[in-house]
Amino acid sequence: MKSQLVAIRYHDKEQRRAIRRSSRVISGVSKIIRIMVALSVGVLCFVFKESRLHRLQRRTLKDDYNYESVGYYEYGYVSNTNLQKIQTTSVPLLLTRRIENGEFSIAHQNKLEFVPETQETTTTSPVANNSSPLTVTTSPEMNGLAIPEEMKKKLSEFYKIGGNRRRQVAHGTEIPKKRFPQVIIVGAKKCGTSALKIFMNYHPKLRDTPGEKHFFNRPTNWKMGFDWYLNQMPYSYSDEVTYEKTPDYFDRPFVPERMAQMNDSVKIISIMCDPVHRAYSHFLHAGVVQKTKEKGELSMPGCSEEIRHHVKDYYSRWDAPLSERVYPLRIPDVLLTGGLYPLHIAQYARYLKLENMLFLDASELTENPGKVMRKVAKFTGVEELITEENFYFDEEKGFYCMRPPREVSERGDFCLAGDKGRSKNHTVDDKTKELVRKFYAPFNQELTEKYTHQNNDHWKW
Ligand SMILES: Nc1ncnc2c1ncn2[C@@H]1O[C@H](COP(=O)(O)OS(=O)(=O)O)[C@@H](OP(=O)(O)O)[C@H]1O
Repeated sequence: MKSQLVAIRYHDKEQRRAIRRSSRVISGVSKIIRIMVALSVGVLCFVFKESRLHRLQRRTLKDDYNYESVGYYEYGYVSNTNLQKIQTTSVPLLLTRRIENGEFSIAHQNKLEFVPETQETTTTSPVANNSSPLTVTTSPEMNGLAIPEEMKKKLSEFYKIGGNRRRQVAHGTEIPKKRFPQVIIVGAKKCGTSALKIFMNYHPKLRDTPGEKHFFNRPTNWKMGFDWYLNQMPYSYSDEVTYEKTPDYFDRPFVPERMAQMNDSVKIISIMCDPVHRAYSHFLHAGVVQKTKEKGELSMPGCSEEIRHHVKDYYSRWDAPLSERVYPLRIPDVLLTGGLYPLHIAQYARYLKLENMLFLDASELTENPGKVMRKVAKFTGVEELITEENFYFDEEKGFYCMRPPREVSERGDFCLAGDKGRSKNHTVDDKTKELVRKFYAPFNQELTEKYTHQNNDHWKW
C-alpha cells in the first residue's frame, strides 16, 4: 500500500486534543498486542522444544533403557511418610512412588531439572596429621640415578619426589612405567573402602593413585578409552602392584565384562559390611555428596517377596535382548541394591575368575585392620610388612589408625578424617532396621553359602 500525505483539519483545539489522545491509546494498545503475540510465540516454541525433549527422554527410557545412561547415580530419600521420591542425577526424571500397604508402584512420573553428577573424590590424602620424629634417609640426587638423562627429563615430575628417587635407585636401570591395575577394590561402597585403600598405600610395593577413577562405570570416562585409563595410573616398577579403588564398580552390572576386556585375570577385592548399615551410611552420604535435596529417615517400603524377586531378576537379566528385558526397578535404588552382595559377586564371576577375588569382612577391618592387611598382602603377592603392630585404636575417632612401619615409610601416623565416620552419631529406629534386615536376609544367606562361608551373624547393626 502506498503511503499518502493527508491533511487533517480540526474544528477546534479540543477536537484535535481528543483525536490525538485516542490515536495515542490505539497505538499503545497495538504495541501491547504485538508484544503479547511475540511472547506467546516464544512460549509456544519453548513448550514445543521442552515437550519434544521430554518425549525423547521418555522414549529412551521406555524403548532402549540403557543402564549406562542411568547408571551414574540414582539416589533417593526414603521418608517415613508414604511417599518415596527418587531423584536421578543422570536422567532428568523425578519418580514419585506411592507406597500403599507395604507395596510400592510408580505413581507419577514427571520431569525434573538436570542435576549434574558431583565428581566425587572421597579419598582423603594420606598426609600425616600426627607426625612423630623420624629418621629420614636423605634422597639421592637426580643426577645420581642410573638412567639416561633423557628419561630423567621426561619423568622429572615423578623424580621431584624424594621417595621416587629412592625407588629408582633401588631399581637400578629399570625405567618406571604406567601399568593397568593388577588389583581393583570394587566396593562395597560405604564399607570402609577408603580406609582399606589408604592402609594399603603404606605398603612400599602397592602403588595407588589418588581419588577414584570411575572408568568402567561412568560413560564419559569409559568413552575416553583404555589409553585414558592407563594414563590415570601411577608410574610403577615391575615388582610393584598397581591398584585402584572405585566402590561404584560393584553394583553396576556392566562393569565386570569391561574389566575382563582389560584383563580377565585382574584381581578383585570386595570388602563387605552389614548391608543394613551400608544402606544407611550410603543414604547419609547421598544427602551430603550428591546433595539429595530432601532428607528423611531410612525406611523400606515393605520387603515383600515380590520386590526381592524383581531385584534379583533385574540383576540377572540386565543384558537380555531389549524385548525380553525386565526393569521392575527401572530406576534401581542404589541405596538398597548396593548391598545385594551375592548378586554382584555372581556378575563378577561371570566374566572374571572367582579364585582371583578376595572377599573381606569390614567388621574385621574395624576390629583388626592388621589382620586384614596380612590377608591383602598374601592375595596381592607382596611381603607382609603391614601387620597388627602398625595400628592403634583412636578413642575419639572410634577407629583404628595407622602407624606405618618406620623401616618402609617416613610418613607419620594417619587417621581417616573428614566425612568418614559420619554414621557414628546417627540412629535408626529398630522397626526400620528390622524391615531392611528382612529384605537382605536371603541375600546374606546366599553370600555365606556360596562365597564367603563366613557366619555373618555378627552383622547385627
Ligand atoms: N579406619 C576407619 N576410619 C574411618 N572410617 C572407617 C574405618 N573403617 C571403616 N570405616 C567406615 O568406612 C565408611 C566409609 O566407607 P567408604 O570409605 O567405603 O566410603 S566411600 O564409598 O568411599 O564413600 C565409614 O562410614 P560412615 O560412618 O557412614 O562415614 C566408616 O564407618
